[in-house]
Amino acid sequence: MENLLTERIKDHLYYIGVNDRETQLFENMWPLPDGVAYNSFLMTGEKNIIIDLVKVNTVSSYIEKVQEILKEDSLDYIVINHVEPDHSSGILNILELYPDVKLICNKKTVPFLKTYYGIEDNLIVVSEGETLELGNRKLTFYMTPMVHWPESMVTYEEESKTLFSQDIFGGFGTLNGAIFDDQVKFDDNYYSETTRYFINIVGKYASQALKALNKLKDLEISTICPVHGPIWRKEPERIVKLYTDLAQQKVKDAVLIIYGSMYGNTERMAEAVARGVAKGGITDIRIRDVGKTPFSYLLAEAWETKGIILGSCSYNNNIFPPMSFLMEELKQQKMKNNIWGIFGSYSWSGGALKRLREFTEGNKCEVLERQPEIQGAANEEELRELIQLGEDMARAILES
Ligand SMILES: Cc1cc2nc3c(=O)[nH]c(=O)nc-3n(C[C@H](O)[C@H](O)[C@H](O)COP(=O)(O)O)c2cc1C
Repeated sequence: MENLLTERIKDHLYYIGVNDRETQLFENMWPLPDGVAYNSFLMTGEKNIIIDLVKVNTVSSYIEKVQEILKEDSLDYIVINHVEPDHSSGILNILELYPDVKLICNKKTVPFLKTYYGIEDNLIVVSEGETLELGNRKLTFYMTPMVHWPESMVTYEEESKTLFSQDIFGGFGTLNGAIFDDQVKFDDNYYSETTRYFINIVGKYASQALKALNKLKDLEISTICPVHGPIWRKEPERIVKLYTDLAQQKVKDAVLIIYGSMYGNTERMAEAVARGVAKGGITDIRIRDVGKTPFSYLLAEAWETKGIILGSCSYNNNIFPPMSFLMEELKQQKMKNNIWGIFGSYSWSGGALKRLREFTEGNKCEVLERQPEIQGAANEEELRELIQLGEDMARAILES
């Protein structure tokens, strides 16, 4: 009978993932305007094997899908590539239905299964490069530590040349009827949600991501099954290239000015800086208000932009709190390819520019020397200096 809920990927392999349009913030932080898919896969044969599970809030529709394929058959194995709860928190519901199922994982996964779910039995522990023969299927496991949890690994089925890549090659956005790369308009509907996913979730582990990508590069891959976003069967090399470019933090000759302002004076300064950038010949300039733009988007834009200028007002002898939070997050991103500019505003004791200086001194990038600090509203001479800051940035980018 035709499958109504699930999709066949290959003869022996089914897509049994689910869409989550209910969760508004991924990890309760990152906006999900287009939702997110939790992809899961079921391999049938002499043994039935699930690869990666789903988040508990979607588990009832997930179970329907598992049962559509298995009917009265047993489930023999579940491969746990990554224990983050969006791929594992449905596990107790599945164990209720299939209490004898064996869980395949690596040694770093073992304590996680115990502490999250009290699971200690029926575990098969695999190590780097190990191949398991499960009935007529052969699976090989490769460790990808810190992409983006310590226990993360990927699973490869040589016969069908399918890579189950867990979070690697994933992106935000539900799968709306179509699940394959050749069925969707990736550039229009998934590109920016995939880059934001990488930068927000994997970005701070970019060097580990590059190591993982390097390890996987010799595998012959016809299909990539990540746990979020489309399944890559037509052009898997495309998502590999996108992830490689992102992991290398390729930046464009553009400038991002992020300001923190309560009453508009610092915003006016940001406008002057932007005029200088434009005069200097840069055509891609964006100005963002740190108080209004979710930091998820600011981090994503910063990752891909060579010139970043932060400007903030002072607040209680310190910096405007949303800017302080953004700096903390930016520090964690360990970005290497940017040029930074800073400016501050104050009324009495200051505070903002000092914090901005501490931030730029702590990272390894180039920092522009001109760092205006302006009391109250910028006067004519100060506006000129802000414009010069923008021109300095344009010059530094074009000469780099
Ligand atoms: C709640 C609050 C706290 C402030 N704390 C400081 C401060 O500690 N030191 C200082 O020099 N200015 C302080 N200011 C003044 C602002 O930094 C200053 O007015 C600045 O020009 C505001 O820029 P804006 O118009 O872009 O908001 C404070 C202002 C407010 C409203």
